[in-house]
Amino acid sequence: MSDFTLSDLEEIVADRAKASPDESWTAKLVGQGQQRAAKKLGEEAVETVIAAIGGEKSELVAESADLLYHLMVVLNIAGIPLHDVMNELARRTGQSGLQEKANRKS
Ligand SMILES: N=c1c2ncn([C@@H]3O[C@H](COP(=O)(O)OP(=O)(O)OP(=O)(O)O)[C@@H](O)[C@H]3O)c2ncn1[C@@H]1O[C@H](COP(=O)(O)O)[C@@H](O)[C@H]1O
Repeated sequence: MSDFTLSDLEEIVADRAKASPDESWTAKLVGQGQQRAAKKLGEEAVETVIAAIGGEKSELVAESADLLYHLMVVLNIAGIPLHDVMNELARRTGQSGLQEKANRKS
C-alpha cells in the first residue's frame, strides 16, 4: 500500500511548474494559464463521472487520479495551498451535509 499523499502531489506540482514546458505537462499547463487548466479539470471531472457510471473500478481509479492531479494544478495556479482546502473540510466536520444544506436555505 502506497503512503503517497495529496500533500506529496502538491509539492511535485509546485516543483514541476517551474520546469521547462518541453519536459513537463505540469509546466506546460501552468504556462497556458488558469482558463486552460480549469477547462482540463472540467474534462477530467466529466471523465470521472462517466467512469463512475460505467462501473469499471480500475477506470474510476485512473480518472480519479487524473482529476485530483488537475485539481492540484488549478489550486497551484490560483495560489491556494492544499492546507486551505483541508482546513475548510476540517471546519465542516462539526455538522452533517444535510444540516449545512438546511442552514443555507433559511
Ligand atoms: N499525476 C500526474 C498526471 N496525471 C495525468 N497527467 C497528464 O495529464 C495529461 C492529460 O491527459 P489527457 O489524455 O486527458 O489529455 P491529452 O489528450 O493528452 O491532452 P490535450 O490534448 O487535452 O491537451 C497527460 O499528459 C497525462 O500524462 C499527469 N501529469 C503529471 N502527473 C504528476 O506530475 C508529475 C510531473 O509530471 P510532469 O510535469 O509531466 O513532469 C508526474 O511525475 C506525476 O506525479
